Amino acid sequence: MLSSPLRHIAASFKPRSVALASRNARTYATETKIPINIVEVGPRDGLQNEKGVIPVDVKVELIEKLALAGCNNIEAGSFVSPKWVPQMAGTGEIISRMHRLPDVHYAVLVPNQKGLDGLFSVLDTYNQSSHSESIPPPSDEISIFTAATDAFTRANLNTSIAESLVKLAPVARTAIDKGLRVRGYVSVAIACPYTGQVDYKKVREVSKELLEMGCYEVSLGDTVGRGTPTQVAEMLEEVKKDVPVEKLAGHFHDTFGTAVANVFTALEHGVRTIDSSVGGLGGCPYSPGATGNVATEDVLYALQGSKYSVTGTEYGKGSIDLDKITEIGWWISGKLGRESISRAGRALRAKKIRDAEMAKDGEVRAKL
Ligand SMILES: CC(C)(COP(=O)([O-])OP(=O)([O-])OC[C@H]1O[C@@H](n2cnc3c(N)ncnc32)[C@H](O)[C@@H]1OP(=O)([O-])[O-])[C@@H](O)C(=O)NCCC(=O)NCCSC(=O)C[C@@](C)(O)CC(=O)[O-]
Repeated sequence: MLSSPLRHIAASFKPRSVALASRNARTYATETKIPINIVEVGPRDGLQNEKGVIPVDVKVELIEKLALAGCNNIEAGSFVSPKWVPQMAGTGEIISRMHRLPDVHYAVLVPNQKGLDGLFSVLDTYNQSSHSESIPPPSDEISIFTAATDAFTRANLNTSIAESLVKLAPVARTAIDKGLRVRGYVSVAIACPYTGQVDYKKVREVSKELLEMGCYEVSLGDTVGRGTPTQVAEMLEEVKKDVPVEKLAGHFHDTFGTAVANVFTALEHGVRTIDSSVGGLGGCPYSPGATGNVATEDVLYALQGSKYSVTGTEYGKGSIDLDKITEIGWWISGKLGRESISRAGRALRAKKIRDAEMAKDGEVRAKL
């Protein structure tokens, strides 16, 4: 009889040909998967739209938890007027205080030069500190935003689309000159709460302009969550006439329950980056009834076993850990005084509770 450790080695031994075949099979499976990036926007797009204002400490903890779940792109907050969006006050403090991981991009939203100056002042303090050699910077990326209708741009930025582009171009240039990445958003890419159906040609034109001003990627927002897969496909076909699809990201809200279907439609049309929000946080202040972003849990769950694989840091074993994200979704929802609204998050939590009860039940029976 073999001793226990040797039995273990014997059990794991396979003839060389079998070992090679199974390694090749694993390599093949990994190589054929199409890598997808997730941009976790919960701390920004999610929390900015929640009624309750979350304390800085909790936001810091949220961002840290997300990075430890494997998220490699996190929108951490925004430097906007606190009169317009009080929920985002304290972003400078948050990005200075949070523990930052080297392989994670921490982005902040800026609407104008004043917002960029707010970020620069945080970065100046970091650069002057003695830790700047060893600790990653508070942020390496800004997101700028405009929209596909004048009415929405007026509501969100107090300008027309054309004026917003004129104002954003020097902001993007200055950020790039300082070594920051710049990402662009086009809101209301499908429907506008003020004007209804959107002209996709406008989405195409605005996306092109954002790329020309130096954005490395443009995220197309179904801000009010009204889009259907057919509309997403039509919109993307139009935008792709002028913009390489590798430069596009999909940003879907889930008001009508179509967000996961819209994610898959975007992926099938060549989009490789998806914005999502832990716990399905968020909404849209200009669109009554609009719900949050597609939940990160729902996207991760739906992508399982598909031809796509989600990229992430070593903390998510090269991906984003669905169980950890589910827990975070419940934790942050609890801080908001409610339950997670992610469908997958709710089902996974219920299963976990049921499994724990059954295990306990089993233990009790075993003792009887
Ligand atoms: C752009 C403004 C400021 C123009 O608003 P304004 O009123 O025209 O600006 P202003 O230049 O006249 O300034 C008004 C006051 O705001 C201050 N101010 C001015 N700028 C800043 C700043 N950066 N940070 C802090 N304070 C600022 C400024 O100093 C002044 O203060 P006061 O003199 O009255 O005391 C305003 O419209 C604004 O803050 N808009 C941001 C709205 C916002 O954050 N919306 C949500 C983000 S977009 C989004 O969620 C959609 C997206 C991206 O997720 C994709 C999708 O789903 O579609």
